[in-house]
Amino acid sequence: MSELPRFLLDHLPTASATTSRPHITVTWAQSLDSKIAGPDGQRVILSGPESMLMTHWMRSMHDAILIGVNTLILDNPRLQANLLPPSLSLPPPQPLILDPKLRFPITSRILNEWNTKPDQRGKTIRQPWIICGDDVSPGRVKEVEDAGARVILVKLDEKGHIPPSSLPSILTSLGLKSVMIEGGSKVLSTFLHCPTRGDGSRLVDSVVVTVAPMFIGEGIGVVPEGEDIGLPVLKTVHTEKMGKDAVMVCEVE
Ligand SMILES: NC(=O)C1=CN([C@@H]2O[C@H](COP(=O)(O)OP(=O)(O)OC[C@H]3O[C@@H](n4cnc5c(N)ncnc54)[C@H](OP(=O)(O)O)[C@@H]3O)[C@@H](O)[C@H]2O)C=CC1
Ligand SMILES: Nc1nc(O)c(N)c(N[C@@H]2O[C@H](COP(=O)(O)O)[C@@H](O)[C@H]2O)n1
Repeated sequence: MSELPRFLLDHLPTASATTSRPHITVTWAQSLDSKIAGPDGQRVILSGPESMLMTHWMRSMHDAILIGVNTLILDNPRLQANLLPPSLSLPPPQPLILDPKLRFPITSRILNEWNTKPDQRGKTIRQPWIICGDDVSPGRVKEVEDAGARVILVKLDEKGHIPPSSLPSILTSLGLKSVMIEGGSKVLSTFLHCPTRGDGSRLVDSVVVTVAPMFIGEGIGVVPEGEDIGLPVLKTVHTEKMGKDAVMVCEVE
């Protein structure tokens, strides 16, 4: 798959997104028993080579990739589109971390790569941007900024979360036209549960799910236990077999 899969182009309208109305895609890979990770959040490779490559094409189609701080801590991901042919010189997506208390580990791989590969900046990697609460101490903010990350302060909601409905305006203020929300479970749940934006239009534009033909058993669900009530109705707009996996592209009804 040396080219962007056609079905993503047809069904993920990220190219028509604007900074005033950024496109929001929510995506994850799950097992047949609806798990996204193993016991205690152990990372599981669910996607086969074909669907993993598709995920990297999707990363390159969005201005930013967003994860929750637990995923950063547990998986220590790269969040690059490094499976794509380097000859394409596609601009790397902007990593965004939702981290209300600024628990961001300054030893994380994304920051280490940013600091140790200055020649790759803007080519294959971008500076990690951490979105945290405006009540975090200035000392802690300085510590993280001195380590090389950018810290963005926002007002938290009553649950102490970055409010999902404010993500579009945060993206607009950062000049980002699209975001791919990759997880984990808590982040997927709050974004799937928050149906609309400030202007009344739907919050989530596209949902892309990779289903791997395996069972995990004990592990982390797509949404945390007890949060599977009140989830939106989805409409499948495309299904694709990718190697051993099935990929569903959906819209929120
Ligand atoms: N298979 C897949 O596709 C993927 C799997 N994963 C797996 O997910 C697991 C981690 O999931 P999980 O533990 O649920 O953690 P998350 O990665 O969802 O991070 C949750 C944390 O993010 C912070 N946060 C900020 N704003 C919000 C918000 N609006 N809604 C929810 N959280 C917010 C909170 O931090 P605080 O507690 O500091 O307030 C919260 O505890 C890992 O095991 C990882 O392997 C992750 C991504 C993809
Ligand atoms: N698409 C997909 N398939 C899987 O099997 C996965 N485990 C994940 N996990 C997500 O990818 C992140 C790791 O990214 P890097 O390979 O380090 O770039 C991980 O943190 C999850 O967000 N995704």
